[in-house]
Amino acid sequence: MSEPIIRLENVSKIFKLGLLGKTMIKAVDRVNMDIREGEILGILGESGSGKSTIARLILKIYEPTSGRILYRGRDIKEYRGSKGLKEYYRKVQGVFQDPYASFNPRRRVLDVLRDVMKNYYPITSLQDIDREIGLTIEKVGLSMSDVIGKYPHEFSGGQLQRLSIARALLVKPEVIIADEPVSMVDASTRIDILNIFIDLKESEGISFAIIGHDLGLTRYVSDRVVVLYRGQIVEEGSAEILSEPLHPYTQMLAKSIPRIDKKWESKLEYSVGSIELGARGIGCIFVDRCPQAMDICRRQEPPYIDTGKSRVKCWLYTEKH
Ligand SMILES: Nc1ncnc2c1ncn2[C@@H]1O[C@H](COP(=O)(O)OP(=O)(O)OP(=O)(O)O)[C@@H](O)[C@H]1O
Repeated sequence: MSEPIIRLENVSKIFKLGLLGKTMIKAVDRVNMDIREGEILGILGESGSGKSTIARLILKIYEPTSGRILYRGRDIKEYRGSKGLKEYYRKVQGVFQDPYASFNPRRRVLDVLRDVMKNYYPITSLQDIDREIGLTIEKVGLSMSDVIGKYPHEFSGGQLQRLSIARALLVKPEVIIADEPVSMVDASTRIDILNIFIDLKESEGISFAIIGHDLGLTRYVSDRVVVLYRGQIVEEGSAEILSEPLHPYTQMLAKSIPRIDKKWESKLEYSVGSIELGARGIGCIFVDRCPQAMDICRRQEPPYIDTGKSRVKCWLYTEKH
């Protein structure tokens, strides 16, 4: 098994809300997770399950409330100050959901890409910068002539998302964290963009964490997956576990598998999935909605069970119940 590039060790993130900060939301709850060399890890969950918070923690936009995030064994909180952050972002880059929000609307896209190059490779000539940008743009299926002189609004969402992938690639990262990278692009181009990630993994050896709420697309693009429910990983394993899920929650997701051309509307009934601390009992996080709930599920938090195929947080798979 290859070594992880990124490791989350028991990571939690609590947000304090309200005037006095008395309401606490546990957005991420004791997550252990690896992003391994040369893999695409899919992070699957519905709205509010903590996916974006995990992306932001890895990208150092937030700091964990507890636990550690390691990059090749080094705690990422050691990457501090502008120099430390730059060193980290050389290795770990992000791609976000809305490409229009991640480009300055008043700047030509080529100038934004040139700035990235000037920032990371300050002694490179403009000619070499443009050559590198041209090559990188080709990796995402566009060409320099598509880009010259154009502002963000002159591109389709899919084209601009390709260019935000190109921007991330310019620094030659080892890992890209992509937070719902296809949910705002036209349905017909989603697979094309996911194929770019697969190609980059194969040709450049880049590792990816791709966050999504769509089981079909996540299964398509991922080597391994983690399934999140209310901030906790409930099941993880190779992407095949999504075809034969073990956890009752993943089974529910699999039954409501969406059409590839349609944004998935959850049929599950709970409202946005954060939990106010104290509002939850001591048992399984899914117990109130689980069709197979047993007594023990209300009394005791389930352990993670390694079934050989997957790691699943559910009493159904223990001898004990
Ligand atoms: N900055 C914040 N301040 C307070 N609460 C937050 C903050 N960011 C996220 N949360 C809360 O944490 C929980 C997890 O949110 P998060 O955005 O990580 O979920 P998600 O799975 O990415 O959902 P979505 O797909 O809707 O973005 C939610 O209840 C959300 O309201």
